[in-house]
Amino acid sequence: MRGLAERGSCTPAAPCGCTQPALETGNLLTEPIGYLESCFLAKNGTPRQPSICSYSRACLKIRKSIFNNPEHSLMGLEQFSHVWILFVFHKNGHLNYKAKVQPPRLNGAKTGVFSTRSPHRPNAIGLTLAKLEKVEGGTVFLSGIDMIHGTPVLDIKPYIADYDTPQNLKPLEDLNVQHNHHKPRAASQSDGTADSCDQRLLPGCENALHCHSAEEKLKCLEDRTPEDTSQKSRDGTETRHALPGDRERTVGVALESSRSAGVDVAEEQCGPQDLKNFLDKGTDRSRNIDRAVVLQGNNAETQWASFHARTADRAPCSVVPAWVKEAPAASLQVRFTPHAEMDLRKLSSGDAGQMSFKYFQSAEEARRAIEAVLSADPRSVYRRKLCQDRLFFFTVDTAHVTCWFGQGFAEVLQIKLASEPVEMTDPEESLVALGS
Ligand SMILES: C[S@@+](CC[C@H](N)C(=O)[O-])C[C@H]1O[C@@H](n2cnc3c(N)ncnc32)[C@H](O)[C@@H]1O
Repeated sequence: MRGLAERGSCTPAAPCGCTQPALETGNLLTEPIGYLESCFLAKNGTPRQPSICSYSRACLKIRKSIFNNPEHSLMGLEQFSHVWILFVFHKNGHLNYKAKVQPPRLNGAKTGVFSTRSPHRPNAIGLTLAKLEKVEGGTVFLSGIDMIHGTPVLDIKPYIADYDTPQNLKPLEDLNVQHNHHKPRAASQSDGTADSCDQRLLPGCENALHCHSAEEKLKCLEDRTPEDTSQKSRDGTETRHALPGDRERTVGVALESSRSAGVDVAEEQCGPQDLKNFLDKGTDRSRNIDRAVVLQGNNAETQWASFHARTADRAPCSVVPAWVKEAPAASLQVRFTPHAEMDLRKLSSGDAGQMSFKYFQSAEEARRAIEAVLSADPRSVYRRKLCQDRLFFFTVDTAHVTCWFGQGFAEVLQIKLASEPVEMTDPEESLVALGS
């Protein structure tokens, strides 16, 4: 059998003149399906992950050069609540990449590029899970994005919880035993019903975001109606979805609670009952700690083995190192000076009494988006450590925001109409008016 390394020499030339067919060698010539129109004009202030700001909006118009009838390619997509967006980090500035990078959450420490979501990677490809707001003709409207205006988009794929979230699968040897003994399969195993770590029961958690304490958030989760926990698709079939952000938020609630209790736990991605147990700190703290998956330090393998030994009957759905969730600083309190409040009111009423935002649907949304961006501390590690007293600027939608950071807070000083015109990367495309 010919090895991969040898393959090239005898293969016929591809139409492009290359000696090897592009697909077979992985030298894919990409053509963007469209260029994103985003409320973020520049990298500065753009959320580092989509989960940070649910009000960040964007739209993508499929180019006619890709499909004569772009709307055909989007048929059926409206039945999904979330989509994966694959895109090019076109504003990386250079194609340099390093094997080790310094993600902001590691506060200056290095880790391998493939264990991070750094934009600077061998192929500058990004992956974002966005909420699908609507589909209109050949255009998709998204929210909860972390991409800047003009980003070339390579692909859209529907988010399917059953495919895209790890299932609570038993180790292979357990499955064999089960098979040999013809044991009835537990309802929890990969058949879409609830399991000990089921993440598919949490729609409606958005409200939890606006609650102030962990207890309030839990109440929001508990108050969800049966309608909240299921979604009807257009064809009338009812599906239970794992809303991706909800999972993150759930973990966030759990972490918040455990931190405030002074317990050294990290994260586990579990369902509401686990969350309730987790928050129920007075009753059985040791059990909660036991159930958390903490991979701190370097010896993750040993820790994983020991975790697995303790929890063999309830394998976790996914595990992440603690640094991913534990920001170097707690989230910041965000405040607006009276001057900034006035600016925001002015901007939202526009010159002729018309709202001047393109993406936000109200002044309140704009305020919440600014709060979300700032509370996650968008500064680089360098700025956070060495230029603490410098003003920080970013643009979201038509708002150019000036703020400063102090100990545990960010204060918005000024909000002006952004002067920079919105330019499309693809001249064929025009800005699609956003709105409901
Ligand atoms: C850390 S990356 C994560 C992106 C994606 N969720 C992922 O995991 O691949 C997000 C950051 O990339 C930067 N960014 C967004 N769009 C970009 C683009 N088109 N070119 C270069 N950098 C971009 C912004 O600074 C944003 O905060």
